Amino acid sequence: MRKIYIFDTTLRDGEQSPGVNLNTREKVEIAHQLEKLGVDRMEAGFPAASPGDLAAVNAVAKAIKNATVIGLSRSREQDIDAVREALIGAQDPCIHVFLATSPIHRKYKLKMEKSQVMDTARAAIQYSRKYFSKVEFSLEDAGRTELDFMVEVTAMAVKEGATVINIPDTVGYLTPYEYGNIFKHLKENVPGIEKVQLSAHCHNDLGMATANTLAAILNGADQIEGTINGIGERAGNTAIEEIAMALETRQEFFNAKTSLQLSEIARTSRLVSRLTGMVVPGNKAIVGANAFAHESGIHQDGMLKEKTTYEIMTPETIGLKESKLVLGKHSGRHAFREKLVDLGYELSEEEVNKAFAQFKDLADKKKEVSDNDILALLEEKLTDTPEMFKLDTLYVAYGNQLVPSAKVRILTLDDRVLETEAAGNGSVDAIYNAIDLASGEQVTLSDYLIKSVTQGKDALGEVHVVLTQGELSVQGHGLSTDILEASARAYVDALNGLIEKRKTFTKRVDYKE
Ligand SMILES: CC(=O)SCCNC(=O)CCNC(=O)[C@H](O)C(C)(C)COP(=O)(O)OP(=O)(O)OC[C@H]1O[C@@H](n2cnc3c(N)ncnc32)[C@H](O)[C@@H]1OP(=O)(O)O
Ligand SMILES: CC(C)C(=O)C(=O)O
Ligand SMILES: [Mg+2]
Repeated sequence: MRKIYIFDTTLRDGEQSPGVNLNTREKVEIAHQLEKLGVDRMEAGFPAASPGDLAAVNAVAKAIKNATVIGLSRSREQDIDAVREALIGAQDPCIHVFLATSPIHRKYKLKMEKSQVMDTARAAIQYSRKYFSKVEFSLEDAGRTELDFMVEVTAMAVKEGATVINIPDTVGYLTPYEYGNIFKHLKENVPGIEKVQLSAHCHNDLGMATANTLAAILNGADQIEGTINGIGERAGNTAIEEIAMALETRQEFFNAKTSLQLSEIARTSRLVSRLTGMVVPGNKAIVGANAFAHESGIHQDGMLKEKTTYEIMTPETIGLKESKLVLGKHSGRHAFREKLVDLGYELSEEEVNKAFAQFKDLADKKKEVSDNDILALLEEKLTDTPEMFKLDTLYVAYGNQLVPSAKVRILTLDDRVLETEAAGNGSVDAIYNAIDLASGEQVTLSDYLIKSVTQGKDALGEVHVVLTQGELSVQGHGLSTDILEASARAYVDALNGLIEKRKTFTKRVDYKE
């Protein structure tokens, strides 16, 4: 199987992401993790950019023993000299020089004719070769360069002793078919091409960086360049983890592999995200939080029966513990029952069905139902008292210039419908006055406590109340994503408890007498 060399440029092109700035300590920390991941080559920075970057590249160069460390340079002696200085102490140094070759860059940016581009690139490679045995040359914006000129420049670079020639799709313009064909064409038309490695470097402006890189591999690329999490200039670079896992998962198709320690992928992704401050989107391939999470019932059922029904790779391969079954409104009974068992509940079929119905009600209001939500639901269900009163509807009017008022509709065990309205000092007071009117009970609210049992803006709020009536004191609690509804539920729950308690109390008093 063909080996594909991994050139990581998280510390250079990745750092070009707007808003990202890594200091020396952070670059060294990431470099050590990239070494553990097993990248073959790492581009540590652009030493001519600033004294700070030169120092950071030098620190990486000195720290890394098991990968080639690379510094980027324009085709200018002063930049090349900066790379020389930065790579002092490197075990295996390499310089990466580049010059744009496309008509747009030649005309507007460099203001050079083809011949000047050729001469400038030749001089830069020659100067670099004086100091480095490993020289990578990039034809910047190769993707929009005339094929015949690309052949000429590549042939010159081979002749001058470049060891790797990189064909960047700098602006993410090409399709996989076109990009793959460039590699095929260079392989077939550049004299001496077998003496060098050809490298692919893609950007993701049209979302095709991974596909283009894979097309290059299929057409003979020896090395691929990319970043962790796909960070980089504009829409970013090829995500290395995507290439590694594509080659791993579709080995029979690509017949190529990398030397990466795949189990370090998740850790590397987390570190890069933390130090660059670039959050990985949940749906990002391989390393997004949802990449191994399943929410819908049909998928969860499949996963519980046989994981390969919905997973083409295992989370363990990239160093994650396990797939997640996320409970939400699309989940089904199989996953819900599994969660109950996980949480230590053994419920009858009927109890599961009841709890499942409550869970679906909650899931309609919340994006994701957490373990704590389910525990709270179950506890409420298991401590159910017979419901003399059942809160049916609640309406609250509040404004900072208004007297708060509430309307409630309560259903009773003996099929009555009680509808009342009351004002109060605050919304909760108004609700409680309305419930008092409906129930006809004379009670005192002696305690009221509210807390959030889960996290986020749509968290479940739990309200505990204590009601007293003569010698009797009862607690009630209510749960809802809305605190006013939770308050009403807690009050009604306590009233139901009170009625039950009063029955036992009366029996005891009757017995004593
Ligand atoms: C596709 C890529 O990712 S390329 C790498 C991009 N990365 C960076 O640019 C980050 C580091 N860059 C920097 O810190 C600065 O741009 C520096 C220090 C390199 C240069 O700064 P300045 O001297 O102020 O020049 P500035 O960036 O404004 O302009 C770039 C100059 O380099 C020239 N240039 C661009 N690419 C090359 C090249 N490969 N070889 C030689 N000259 C080049 C431009 O034509 C322009 O020249 P001009 O001043 O004669 O018009
Ligand atoms: C410096 C080069 C290789 C680059 O990053 C690009 O062309 O995208
Ligand atoms: Mg780039």
